[in-house]
Amino acid sequence: MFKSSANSAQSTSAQSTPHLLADKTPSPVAMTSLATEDKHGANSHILVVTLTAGSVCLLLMLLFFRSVKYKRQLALSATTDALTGLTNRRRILEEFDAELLRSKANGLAFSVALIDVDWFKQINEKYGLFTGNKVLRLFASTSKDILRHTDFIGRISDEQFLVLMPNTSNNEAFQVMENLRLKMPEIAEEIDLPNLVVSTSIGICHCVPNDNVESILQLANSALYRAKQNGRDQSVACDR
Ligand SMILES: Nc1nc2c(ncn2[C@@H]2O[C@H](COP(=O)(O)OP(=O)(O)OP(=O)(O)O)[C@@H](O)[C@H]2O)c(=O)[nH]1
Repeated sequence: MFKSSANSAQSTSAQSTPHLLADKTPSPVAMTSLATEDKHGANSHILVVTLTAGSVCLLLMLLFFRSVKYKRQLALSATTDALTGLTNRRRILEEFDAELLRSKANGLAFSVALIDVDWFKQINEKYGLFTGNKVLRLFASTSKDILRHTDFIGRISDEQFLVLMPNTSNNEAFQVMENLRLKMPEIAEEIDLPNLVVSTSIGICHCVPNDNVESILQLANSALYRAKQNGRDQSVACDR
């Protein structure tokens, strides 16, 4: 009775779990199904590991590119004037030194110009700092349009700019600066405020063999001073 009931229980169990044989040994079908489950498990494990590794790689790449971008931005901000986007004072003076050496070594002409926006304090006072800043930004973009790709321009102080013109004689430099100066009314037209006048005074100096950065800047500054004294809105070449 007991045996029969045990047998019947066994057979019931075997029936209810058809993949088990009567002696609880997994049937070939069950083994295949278990193997398939194992395979699926292994596959999903591989998938998880692959996805995680992929995400980590992606994250590392992202961090790497962000740090490269950040370093570039940092390097750029160390050499660039934030308002105008032009080269800043430190960088243009370094460039001046290098260009002067190069010109001397190659026996080439080299001219520089100091440009000052006229009555800039009054522009700020009458039209506001925002307009003053706009004048400086438009001056920067206009000068980039006019200057040749071999020239350099940088903002050296408030509303004063230094232009380096390698391989350029005094007369050529004068002509380039006049072209730039004559563009100033277009800046005022673009801003379009009543009675706004934008003009520049410019001092130009060409280099001779014994010159150094300080001596050229001093001569260019004296020429600029004369341009201011003579009534502004003009270019003056240095005396030499
Ligand atoms: N909008 C603006 N103004 C500035 C900036 N930096 C300096 N300034 C102002 O520029 C003005 C320069 O004035 P000044 O040196 O007297 O020169 P100026 O009025 O052009 O006179 P002249 O050169 O003799 O024609 C000052 O009022 C500064 O406050 C700037 O980044 N933006």
